[in-house]
Amino acid sequence: MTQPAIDVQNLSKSYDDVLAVKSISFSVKPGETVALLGGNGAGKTTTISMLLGILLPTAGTVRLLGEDIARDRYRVMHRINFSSPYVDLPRRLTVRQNLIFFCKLYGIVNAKERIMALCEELDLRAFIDRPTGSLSAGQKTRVSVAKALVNNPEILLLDEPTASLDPDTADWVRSYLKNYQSRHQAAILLASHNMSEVERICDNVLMMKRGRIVDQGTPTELLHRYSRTNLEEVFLDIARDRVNPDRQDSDLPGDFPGDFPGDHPRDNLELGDI
Ligand SMILES: Nc1ncnc2c1ncn2[C@@H]1O[C@H](COP(=O)(O)OP(=O)(O)OP(=O)(O)O)[C@@H](O)[C@H]1O
Repeated sequence: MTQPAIDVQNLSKSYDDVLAVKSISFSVKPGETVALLGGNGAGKTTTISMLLGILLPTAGTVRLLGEDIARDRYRVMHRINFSSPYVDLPRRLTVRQNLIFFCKLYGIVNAKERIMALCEELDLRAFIDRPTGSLSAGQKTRVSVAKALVNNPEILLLDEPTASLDPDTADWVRSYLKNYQSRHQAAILLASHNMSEVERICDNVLMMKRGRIVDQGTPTELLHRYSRTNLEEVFLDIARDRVNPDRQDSDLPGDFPGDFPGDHPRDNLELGDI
C-alpha cells in the first residue's frame, strides 16, 4: 500500500481557553487533493499551521512523507510548500527578488531558469520587476502560487488558493494546479470557502466544524448522503446542524462535553463569543 504523503493522527490545538482543533485524524495520498471545508473559525488555518510545523500541536502527530514533523521537520520541509493570500511576501522586494529569495531558501540549483519558467506559466511577466506590495490582490495570489511551486513540492498546502482571483484567472489557476499535480503526483491539501472549486478539483472533502471533522467523503458521496445537488447545500446543512441522515446523533463527535480528553463546554467558545 502507498504510504500517505500526509498522515495526521489525533491532532489537537488549544489556545488558552479556545480548543481550536479537537483530535482530528486524516491522510492524503500522493496525487490526491483533499479539501478542508468549514465556516469561519472552524480550525482550518490552525490545522495547516500545525502541518507546516509553525504551530506546535497540543496533542497528536503529523507525519509528512513519512517523517514526524515534531521530531524531524527539517528532513522534509524542502519537499513541501505553502501558499496563502493572508501571508504577505516582503512588500518592498520585487516579484523577481522574492522568487530569487525563495529559490535560495530551498536550494534550487537553476534558480534563473525556474523563475523564468514560473513567470511564463503563471503569466507574471507584466509585473515581475514591480515591488510585490504594489500588486493587486489577484496578482499577489498568482505570485504566491509561483512561490509555492519554486521547489516542485511533493506536498502542497494551499489556504484559499484562488481568493481574489477573477473567475477566468481562478479557473486557469485551478487547471494549472491540477496539471502540476498530475505531472508530479503531489499531494494537495487545500482550505477553501469556494464550494464549486472543491467539487471540481478535490478527491476528498473533510468537513470541519468547531475544530472537529464532522463528516468526510468524496464530493459525490457527500451529495448523495445529504441528498443535495451541490456542496454549498451540504455545507449549509452541516453549518446549520441539519445533521447527516446516515448518522446517529451520537456518532457526531463534539456534541457532548467530555467526548475528548480535556474537553468541556468552555472549549467550544470562539474568540468572538468572549
Ligand atoms: N493565535 C490565536 N490565539 C487564540 N485563538 C486563536 C488564535 N488563532 C486562532 N484562534 C481561534 O481558533 C479557532 C480556529 O481558528 P482558525 O483560524 O484555525 O479557523 P479557520 O477555519 O481558518 O477560519 P477562517 O475560515 O475564518 O479563516 C477560532 O476560534 C479562532 O478564533
